Amino acid sequence: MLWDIFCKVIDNHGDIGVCWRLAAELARRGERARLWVDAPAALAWMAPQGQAGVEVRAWTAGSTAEVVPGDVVVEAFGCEPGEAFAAAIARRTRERGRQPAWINLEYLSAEPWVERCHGLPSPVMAGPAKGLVKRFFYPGFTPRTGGLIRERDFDARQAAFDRTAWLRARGLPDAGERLVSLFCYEPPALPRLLAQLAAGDAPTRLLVTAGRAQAAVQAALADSSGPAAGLEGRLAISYLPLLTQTDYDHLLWACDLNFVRGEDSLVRALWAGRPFVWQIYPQHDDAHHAKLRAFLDWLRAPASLRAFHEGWNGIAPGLPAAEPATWAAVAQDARQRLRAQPELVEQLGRTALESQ
Ligand SMILES: Cc1cn([C@H]2C[C@H](O)[C@@H](COP(=O)(O)OP(=O)(O)O[C@H]3O[C@@H](C)[C@H](O)[C@@H](O)[C@H]3O)O2)c(=O)[nH]c1=O
Repeated sequence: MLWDIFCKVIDNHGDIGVCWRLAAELARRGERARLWVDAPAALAWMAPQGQAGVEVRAWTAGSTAEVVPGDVVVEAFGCEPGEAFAAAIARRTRERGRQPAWINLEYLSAEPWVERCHGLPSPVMAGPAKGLVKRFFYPGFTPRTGGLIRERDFDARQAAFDRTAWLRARGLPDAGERLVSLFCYEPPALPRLLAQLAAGDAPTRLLVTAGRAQAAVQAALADSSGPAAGLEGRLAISYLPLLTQTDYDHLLWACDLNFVRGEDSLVRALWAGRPFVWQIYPQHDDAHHAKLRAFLDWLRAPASLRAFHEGWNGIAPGLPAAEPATWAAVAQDARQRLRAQPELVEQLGRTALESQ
């Protein structure tokens, strides 16, 4: 089938990250995908290798004119493909006597309403495609949701991963230090985390991802009145370049504790099966508090992990001690439960076939 996937980059890297991952995996499974994206720049570092079967198209005003829609249209995170493309969908429907599958791929949440909304039809009420039907597709953590993307070659890749060789190739020391990866926004508790790592008895190296995480760490270290003042030099820190998506997985597999954020890196941390801490994407109305609680409930997070998340996400003051040894079993249990459920690409494919 030919898939048209529409992606509007709001901010950060999650929108394009999820859409690329989906398009690339569809193509590896024999599908063809056109990825329409308004700001494709991040793909240059995220996926420089490209993927046979995926055509990246700049999504600008007028760029979809004259295009015949494919068999499946995916609007990621509610971005609408626009009037011209909607008219083309309606035209194709008239010509072929059935509409293409039209799917709204939503954001990830563990909240209970997701199970109720997953798969619901959404009739188009106005515009050139009036009368056609879209379908809501919700990723999620339970069997009654759309699941999470996991590539078919994931296990083979993880089994073949050579940590020592990877660290060496990246120019990172492999000196028996505890490795902690950091991908975050600007968590208020970051200076406390740095102080905690510096005070711990196990030698620890912090592997800081490029961009906002790096800027936040440098700001915390430079703040002469904060808890991380004077720690420069006492903390082993490596600042990483922007990694490809594939290499970001390697980072998660190499570390003993992973700090992740947003949506896609959380999923990757879950598949990695290592202890992790999540900084949820903050929303103005604090809607993310309930979202975080729902996730921690699903995760069966013990009190120490809940308290740490509350501190890390600025919901409670302070930051309790990290307990990765306690959290390892939680991460492994979560991965096992998820692996017993159908993953997202398979389910999306089924929904696409059923909705045409
Ligand atoms: C640090 C790093 C990340 N990545 C990838 C992994 C992911 O695909 C992507 C990061 O996406 P996320 O983990 O989702 O975090 P994010 O904060 O960048 O994206 C967020 O964007 C907001 C607009 C959404 O509302 C959020 O839900 C979330 O998706 O970047 C690399 O490829 N290389 C890197 O070096």
